[in-house]
Amino acid sequence: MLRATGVSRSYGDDTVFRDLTIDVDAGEVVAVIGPSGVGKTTLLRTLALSLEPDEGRVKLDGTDPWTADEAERLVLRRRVGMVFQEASLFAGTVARNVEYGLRVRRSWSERIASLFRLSGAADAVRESLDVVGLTDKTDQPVDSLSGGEAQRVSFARALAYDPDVLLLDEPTSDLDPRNTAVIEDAVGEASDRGIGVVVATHDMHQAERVADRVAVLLDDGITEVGPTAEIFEDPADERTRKFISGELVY
Ligand SMILES: Nc1ncnc2c1ncn2[C@@H]1O[C@H](COP(=O)(O)OP(=O)(O)OP(=O)(O)O)[C@@H](O)[C@H]1O
Repeated sequence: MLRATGVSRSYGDDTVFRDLTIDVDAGEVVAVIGPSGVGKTTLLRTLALSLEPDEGRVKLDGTDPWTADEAERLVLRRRVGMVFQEASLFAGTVARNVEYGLRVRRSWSERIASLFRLSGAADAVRESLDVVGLTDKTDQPVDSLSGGEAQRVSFARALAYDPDVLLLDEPTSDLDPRNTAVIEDAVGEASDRGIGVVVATHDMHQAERVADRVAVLLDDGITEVGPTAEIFEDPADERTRKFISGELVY
């Protein structure tokens, strides 16, 4: 469904990755693992169709946003949701924050139509808060939430508008085991709904728990991508093996 083929990206003279290929299908969970600073966020922003690759192509259902006109690119972008490492919520209640995702992601015609079916929006807000176990906080101001709860609200906001693809950038890096488990269960729920999920994480155990396939990003590209068990138990690439066994320290 979402596919990047042969993509390269640099910042000035610094190449982040070169000739990288990755895809995610509907309902599939792909983990991107790699050390800090290797380019996981840059890759996710490329997949979010917000960062244009220097070379190569990114396509959503066969359409390249970078050769499409701006209006079409916006429509494609709306189908991809991203949850950042740090929850970026605005002052207001939990419900307002989750609902905001629904409003900004809709086209004008959908927004006008939605004025007549506000109950649909309320259902989407409730359902996505239910997925992250926060229905009891619906009317609470977000500045009264813990860091873990705030991150769960961010996830719910992205889930509420039912994207085709959900990109998660280190979604649990600062969270305790309980909040981590809630987010990991929510990843499973998103995939059950047919959403393709890409999770960037430096936590290999998390990748093992949630992913159908794992892509290993080392140095300036993906050394290996394959089914999770295969990557962890029998990697084909020597660098992957060293990284996974902890022999290769970054
Ligand atoms: N806007 C930018 N301008 C210049 N360099 C950048 C920019 N964004 C990222 N970089 C550099 O690109 C490289 C990859 O960064 P990126 O944030 O994609 O890595 P990461 O794997 O997500 O790291 P982390 O796990 O620590 O968040 C780093 O060396 C970073 O300093």
